[in-house]
Amino acid sequence: MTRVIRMGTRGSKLALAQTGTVADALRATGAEVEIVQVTTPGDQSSAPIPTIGVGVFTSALREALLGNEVDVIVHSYKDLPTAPEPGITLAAVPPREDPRDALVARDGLTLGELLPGAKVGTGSPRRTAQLRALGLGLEIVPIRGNIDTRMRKVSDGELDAVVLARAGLARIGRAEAITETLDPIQMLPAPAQGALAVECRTGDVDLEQLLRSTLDDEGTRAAVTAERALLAALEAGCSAPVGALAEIVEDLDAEGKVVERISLRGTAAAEDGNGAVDMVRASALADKDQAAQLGKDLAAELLDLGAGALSGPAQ
Ligand SMILES: NCc1[nH]cc(CCC(=O)O)c1CC(=O)O
Repeated sequence: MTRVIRMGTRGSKLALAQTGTVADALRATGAEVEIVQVTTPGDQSSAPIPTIGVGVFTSALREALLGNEVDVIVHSYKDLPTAPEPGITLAAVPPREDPRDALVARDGLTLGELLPGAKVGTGSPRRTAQLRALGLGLEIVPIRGNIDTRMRKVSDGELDAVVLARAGLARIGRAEAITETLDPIQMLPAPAQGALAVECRTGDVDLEQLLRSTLDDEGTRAAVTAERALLAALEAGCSAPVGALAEIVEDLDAEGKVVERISLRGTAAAEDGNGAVDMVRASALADKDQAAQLGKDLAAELLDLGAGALSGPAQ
């Protein structure tokens, strides 16, 4: 008897696209896959994310998984709380999309071409803090809603620009609207941005094995492990102003042999002494099997630089 794999997903365009990619990869192995839509409180509320909590998009999906209504769920990895969920296993982390943030501005404008007072929409405290730190005099306007809703505020003329994840735009086929991809030196993405997390029930071993062998990418897993370890050590949720980007890079070992290592950059909000919010930044390099320790160490360095004081979800 062949088993039908039930995949639970939210109904948003992004969620359907992400689940669809994983479904296609599974079908290519000969598996039979069925898509089941699950509605989450996050889809029904238009309140700012920091007030409704980081797990708002993920907990209903996880309940459906634990309740045996579905067998596999796919999350935007950056939306997952850092604490592991009992009974649920992270079966696979597929190859990551471009993790960078992107500007979608009117008239093809780039960040540097926006004038002081220009209205830039974002609901993310991380993007807000980093935009402010650039000192461009931009007016940051809090917004929410799905990707299309946010982009419409630019085409309607209500905003001059919005900042969104490049990966989300690419997944729903709107990457052509991007007017500038932001350099991580100016704008570090959210930890795990652009990556997916594929979960199944703990103990569903055959399925876990199929998901891992079909989808998992070792380099992405190492990078995301470092970024999330940094986030966890700063005890901040996804809405807190913390940015991190890990990359697998080539380096030379003591004998001059080329080895792969992991490079991590991080940023977090700190108080500048006058009560204003500032961003502190740090970077470090480690062996690829030291990803979690690298994240912890870099978090400690950011804390030494004054990070943390303001990095609660209420920011
Ligand atoms: N918090 C919303 C969210 N969760 C995942 C993505 C995009 C895809 C990704 O970052 O992996 C987005 C939209 C955005 O930040 O622009």
